[in-house]
Amino acid sequence: MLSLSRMKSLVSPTLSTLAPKTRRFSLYSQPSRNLLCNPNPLQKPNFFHVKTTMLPHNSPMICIQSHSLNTEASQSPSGEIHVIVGPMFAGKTTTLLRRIKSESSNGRSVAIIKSNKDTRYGLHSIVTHDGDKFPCWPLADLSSFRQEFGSDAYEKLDVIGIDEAQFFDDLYDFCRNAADYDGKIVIVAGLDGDYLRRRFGSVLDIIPLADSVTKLTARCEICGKRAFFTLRKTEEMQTELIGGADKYMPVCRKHYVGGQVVKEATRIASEYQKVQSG
Ligand SMILES: Nc1ncnc2c1ncn2[C@@H]1O[C@H](COP(=O)(O)OP(=O)(O)O)[C@@H](O)[C@H]1O
Ligand SMILES: Cc1cn([C@H]2C[C@H](O)[C@@H](COP(=O)(O)O)O2)c(=O)[nH]c1=O
Ligand SMILES: [Zn+2]
Repeated sequence: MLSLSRMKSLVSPTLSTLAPKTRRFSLYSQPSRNLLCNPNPLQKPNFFHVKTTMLPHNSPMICIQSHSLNTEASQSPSGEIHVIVGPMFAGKTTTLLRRIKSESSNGRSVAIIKSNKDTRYGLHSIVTHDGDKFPCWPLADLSSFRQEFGSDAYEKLDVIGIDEAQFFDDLYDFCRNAADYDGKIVIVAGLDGDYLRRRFGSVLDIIPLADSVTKLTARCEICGKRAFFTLRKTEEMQTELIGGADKYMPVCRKHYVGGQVVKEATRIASEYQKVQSG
């Protein structure tokens, strides 16, 4: 077992400047006994890979490999996670773009990822509802980013923007690894809720990882007050439905509730008509 003092020395090492690129920790475990051999407990580990191999007689050998990248990020882990949520048309993409452009003009290396499910304005750009554009990486999942972007380029990257975060199932792991272990500043924009005001994808799951959370509001399309919710104007029921002002509108609480009542009444009326006519 890892003792508390050993754990502290791993988590908060006191000196670590000349660490080799990779170190091996071997843990030979018998069913009832664990023994950890750490060759250098003062070394600053960046992240661990744990591999378990079954030896003859059913005793597992656990190998913990600590990767210590001698990069700027590993010497002072300065990762951050900033989350921007709100309904559609609230300015999430606009805010993400503003922050990314400002980081870029301060000399930082930046990249934006968006879901490849949204092909509305062409795959390789993110575009705000006002038409502002920026090149981006359209991906099915975030875990493919490092490979698509190139490992060397990834190491040099300072800031990663993620738009339409609700569409990425691996959002939590990606953000945690990028900020905690790779020292990246991650700026995430996405819908906190879907058209039924249920949690959307993994966006809410990353709140506990975040340095900051910003909830933006739009203007209610009916009364002009602050809008917290997105009303779907069509009858379609699936959670994921790509679209803009043709399918959705931002609304305040009163007009969200009113809108849902109208939709439900319309649905019942059309069901009734179908039954009557056939
Ligand atoms: N109902 C609407 N239809 C089209 N554009 C709108 C509507 N309401 C607001 N907008 C515009 O959308 C802009 C925000 O766009 P964007 O940053 O893409 O929002 P989000 O990413 O939150 O959907 C607002 O500044 C406003 O000019
Ligand atoms: C509410 C809601 C939205 N969507 C889709 C619609 C758009 O393609 C995006 C949101 O884009 P924006 O940048 O926030 O304007 O999400 C969906 O699939 N399901 C929903 O319930
Ligand atoms: Zn309203």
